[in-house]
Amino acid sequence: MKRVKAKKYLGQHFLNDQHIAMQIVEALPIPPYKVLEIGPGMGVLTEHLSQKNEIDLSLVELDAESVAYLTTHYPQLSDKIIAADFLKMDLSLFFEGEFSIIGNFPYNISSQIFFKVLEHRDQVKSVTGMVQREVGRRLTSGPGNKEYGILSVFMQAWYNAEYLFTVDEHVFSPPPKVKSAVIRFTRNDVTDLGCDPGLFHKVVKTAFNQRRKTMRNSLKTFGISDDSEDVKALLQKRPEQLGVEEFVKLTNIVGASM
Ligand SMILES: C[S@@+](CC[C@H](N)C(=O)[O-])C[C@H]1O[C@@H](n2cnc3c(N)ncnc32)[C@H](O)[C@@H]1O
Repeated sequence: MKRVKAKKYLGQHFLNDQHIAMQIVEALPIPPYKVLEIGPGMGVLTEHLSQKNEIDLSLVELDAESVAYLTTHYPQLSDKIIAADFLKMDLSLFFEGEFSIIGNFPYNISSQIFFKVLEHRDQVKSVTGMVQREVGRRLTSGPGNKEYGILSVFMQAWYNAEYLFTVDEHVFSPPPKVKSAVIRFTRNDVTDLGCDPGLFHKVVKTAFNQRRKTMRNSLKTFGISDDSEDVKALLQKRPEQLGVEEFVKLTNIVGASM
């Protein structure tokens, strides 16, 4: 069967390097044994995943041509190939209990994939895969880093983040314009952040939407009444200087002032 013709609008850049594919699959933390691969394309990761007998593998692929290719090459997986848009999939319908995600993700929707993971964090135990290098840095960097932002705080509130390695453009066909990164998130033990999660989201978003401002200025609209030394010190900082715990503290301060 012919190779799939790469479609730009689907973020298709096919990995040609078997060694890198194997490294990504080996980075997958198991258990859990249920694994969902997002965007298998022509199956460069699927090939290695399907050799792991302990894994119950499902694939979700939006491109009909790739689905046809996979069905021909992996007939044993044909009832595990979901021809769908991952972003629109009802995960609780497909998977009972916990599972892990793996993939060389379509770069045009990688942030949306991680926002969906956060929504389903009770089910998603880990995420291993490739994203644009800048996104990889952003998602895994900590406070004090210029790449640190909203999604870094949200992901790191619930997952341990690791930047595993950088991947060059030339191992893809067609090559993307930028380098890529393999990252891994493993859910931590936190079940309760220690503050209202909705308000936490609001505080983090408000802060990073005005990232040059101190917290005192960006959180003005919330009318913080606490003036203790502790709180003053927190409010003098800029969002990129604050870790998850400090955002939790701020959220509780905001909550108490409302
Ligand atoms: C960067 S390519 C990776 C392909 C293959 N895994 C590889 O490494 O060569 C991204 C893949 O995601 C698929 N894709 C794009 N948007 C998708 C979506 N919303 N849901 C599921 N798959 C999607 C593309 O068709 C493509 O096969």
